[in-house]
Amino acid sequence: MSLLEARGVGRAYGGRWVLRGVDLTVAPGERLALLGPSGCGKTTLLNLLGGLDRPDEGRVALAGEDLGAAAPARLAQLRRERLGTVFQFFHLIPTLTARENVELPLQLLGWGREALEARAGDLLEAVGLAPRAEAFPRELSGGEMQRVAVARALAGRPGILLADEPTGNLDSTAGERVLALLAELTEREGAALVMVTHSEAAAAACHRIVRMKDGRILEAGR
Ligand SMILES: Nc1ncnc2c1ncn2[C@@H]1O[C@H](COP(=O)(O)OP(=O)(O)OP(=O)(O)O)[C@@H](O)[C@H]1O
Repeated sequence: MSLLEARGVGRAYGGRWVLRGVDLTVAPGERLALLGPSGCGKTTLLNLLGGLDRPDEGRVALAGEDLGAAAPARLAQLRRERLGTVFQFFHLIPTLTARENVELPLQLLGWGREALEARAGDLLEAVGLAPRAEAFPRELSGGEMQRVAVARALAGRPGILLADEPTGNLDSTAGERVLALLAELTEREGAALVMVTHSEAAAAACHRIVRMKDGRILEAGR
């Protein structure tokens, strides 16, 4: 069974199709880059894949379950258990420390205190931020905030990580470090990665590049 699958997916805004006839399958552990000009529908597709939005035609299935048909509570549960997300602007919770940001999804999943602390500690170590665990987001650089976001996204052992321009707001050195971590940690954790990007360097860190134009997939090369 594929991990995540889009079949004939379309989305329209105000009567205009911004995505049409999209077929895409993500295999376990696969790293996939979504590339294409501004406005071609990459974020729209990523939001559909992540169940943040529902398609107007076609279907998106996560671990075999139709996201468009899932009730809101079931959808929230599926997202919590199976998906991690990384955004361009980090979206950390400003009133929580780095450690607490990483622990939060585990609390929502009902992990016990000891397991949760061990897991968060391990991930902060893996992203090189163990010494900054008690810092608040405002005390961290953009690259550091994004590394916290990567640790948080992987905390609950999701099968798949969805990342929307994760290096788009970082300088090239910080961006390269985040990319390397995304590749290394998804590999270590056995998670797949779907990454929207404008960067060919980011795409090169992936197994597969999917190029989009005008709401359609042009090619899905290896
Ligand atoms: N909520 C919305 N309401 C109306 N139109 C929208 C909405 N979201 C996206 N669009 C339109 O859909 C099209 C695709 O947008 P999308 O953000 O998916 O593109 P993108 O490829 O991610 O672009 P970028 O690389 O600039 O982030 C664009 O024409 C955009 O203006």
